[in-house]
Amino acid sequence: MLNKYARAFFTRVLTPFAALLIRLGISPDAVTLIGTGGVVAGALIFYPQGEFFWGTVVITLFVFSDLVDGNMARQLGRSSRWGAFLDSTLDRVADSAIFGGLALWYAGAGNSLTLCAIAIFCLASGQVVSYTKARGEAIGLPVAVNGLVERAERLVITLVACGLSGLHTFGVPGIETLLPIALWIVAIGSTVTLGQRVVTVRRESAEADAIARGGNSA
Ligand SMILES: CCCCCCCC/C=C\CCCCCCCC(=O)OC[C@H](COP(=O)(O)O[C@@H]1[C@H](O)[C@H](OP(=O)(O)O)[C@@H](O)[C@H](O)[C@H]1O)OC(=O)CCCCCCC/C=C\CCCCCCCC
Ligand SMILES: Nc1ccn([C@@H]2O[C@H](COP(=O)(O)O)[C@@H](O)[C@H]2O)c(=O)n1
Ligand SMILES: [Mg+2]
Ligand SMILES: [Mg+2]
Repeated sequence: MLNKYARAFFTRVLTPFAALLIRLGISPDAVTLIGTGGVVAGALIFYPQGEFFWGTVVITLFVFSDLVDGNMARQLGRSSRWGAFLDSTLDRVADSAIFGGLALWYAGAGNSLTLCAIAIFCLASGQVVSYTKARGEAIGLPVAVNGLVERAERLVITLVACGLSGLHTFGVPGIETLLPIALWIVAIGSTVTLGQRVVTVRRESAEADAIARGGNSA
């Protein structure tokens, strides 16, 4: 949903910045790599220590590179298969660091094996949700469904909750409960999304196989 409705807005807002980076001679691939590096560093340095506010500030500064790199490639007329591969592959790395950092916190000083398990579930289910689309498309299906909780939703729900939970360090009482709630929402939402995508791929592959069999017997 965010991908559908918020992307146009962010494209408008980020286009001048993307144009500036192009004028400075920076490539889309460099933005993809530096952005991912920043997200990974922010997540793995701050989150395992329970520094949710500053971790989220650092991650937020870098995560928008994922919208800037494609914007730059399009402005340059240089959108490429390699760029699409690099972008999607490094998305998986960034997501692993965010949920891995949260799992490390709960496995250590955060002291909750249940929430550690939920964070790991969010990590794994998010990767599988993305894989369903990539694999379905690789076998020639349209995979005409995005589902309830896409990557943008997973990130926004988690990062908003992390940033707000971090205000606990500054004395805001009770706000840290937002993060566990967000993790449960992402875990359940990702499971529903996985179901939606699997059902769609099952239907599309049955239709494609029926057409192929009909074509062969004719
Ligand atoms: C006092 C308060 C303290 C608060 C501290 C700071 C809080 C900041 C909080 C949040 C900011 C969150 C910003 C997150 C932005 C994420 C943007 C982003 O990177 O989206 C990426 C997404 C996908 O792009 P791609 O096409 O490159 O990716 C494809 C996709 O990932 C597929 O995944 P799948 O869906 O299948 O799982 C893959 O299959 C495919 O491989 C991959 O290529 O881009 C978009 O979706 C575009 C829309 C972005 C919408 C961003 C909305 C940000 C909205 C609100 C931020 C509001 C913050 C308000 C904080 C308020 C707190 C009080
Ligand atoms: N280094 C890159 C990154 C991206 N692309 C192209 O942009 C598409 C993704 O667009 P986003 O707005 O979601 O970033 C991607 O599929 C590529 O076509 C690129 O060429 N090089
Ligand atoms: Mg991108
Ligand atoms: Mg991306």
